[in-house]
Amino acid sequence: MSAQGSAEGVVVAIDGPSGSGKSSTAKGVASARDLWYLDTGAMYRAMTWWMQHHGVDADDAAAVAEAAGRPDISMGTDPAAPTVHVDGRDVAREIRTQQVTAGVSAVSAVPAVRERLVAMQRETIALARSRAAGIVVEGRDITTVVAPDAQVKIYLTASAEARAHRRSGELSGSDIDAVQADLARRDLLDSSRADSPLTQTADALELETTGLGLDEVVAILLELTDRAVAAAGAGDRPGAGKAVGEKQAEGSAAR
Ligand SMILES: Nc1ncnc2c1ncn2[C@@H]1O[C@H](COP(=O)(O)OP(=O)(O)OP(=O)(O)O)[C@@H](O)[C@H]1O
Ligand SMILES: Nc1ccn([C@H]2C[C@H](O)[C@@H](COP(=O)(O)O)O2)c(=O)n1
Repeated sequence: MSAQGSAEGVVVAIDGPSGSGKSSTAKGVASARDLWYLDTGAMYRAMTWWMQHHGVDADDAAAVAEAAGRPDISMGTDPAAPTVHVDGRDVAREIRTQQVTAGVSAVSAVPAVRERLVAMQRETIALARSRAAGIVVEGRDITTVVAPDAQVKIYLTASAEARAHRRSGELSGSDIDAVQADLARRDLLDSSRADSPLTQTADALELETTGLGLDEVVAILLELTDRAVAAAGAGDRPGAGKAVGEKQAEGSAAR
């Protein structure tokens, strides 16, 4: 069944550990159904990049908390070309460096950081819905904290070995054991922090993807999304009937 053009206001929330396929799957679903896409991990990375760029020690929680309100972070939500800007600078590549990856779990554990970014994420979801658009949001606390009322809630997993293999395929010359150790380190930090840890709620569907290709995972989520859209019916979504988002939206989201 195709819901192309009729998925106004649907929210698809995806959580899971590092390398489980959240970003690739979310982009595939959003592109196929003309939905917005929000990579919340990129927002925590952008915050971390700013801290490091301004000499704030990522492990100094008090200093990070004090500076958390300063970076101007702007996310592009087009799944075909998602963008990340900090203070007007395109940081899409810089936020993927090993230095940022090493610091991001510490920065994202600071409550002031989460408070600010969760508020931005909710604003982006509200903006999408006010423009009669649906949105796919992925991260660690989307099903639990950011959008617990999402119509589709997925917890994506894959074995540690599969995730390390997938990741090392992206990093030329990488040592698979080192990649797996880094994923395990981040998973532990992200699932053991006090504030909004990575957890699976009872109402999120666990999708174990170790033996599945990306196309198969996207197909499963498309079916779930289409079912949720059909179940919601046509007339009861906030913002239905308004214009779908222009290329550049106000606030944190650029489409
Ligand atoms: N089902 C799949 N089968 C094979 N490879 C996959 C699958 N899903 C994703 N991949 C690949 O695994 C790698 C990691 O995927 P992706 O970046 O989407 O994961 P992620 O959960 O968003 O990771 P992170 O949380 O670290 O950002 C990518 O190279 C992607 O193409
Ligand atoms: N909703 C989120 C999303 C991400 N984080 C933190 C934890 C991750 O290690 C880091 C980077 O995310 P990735 O780019 O690997 O998806 O950001 C979080 O705390 N909450």
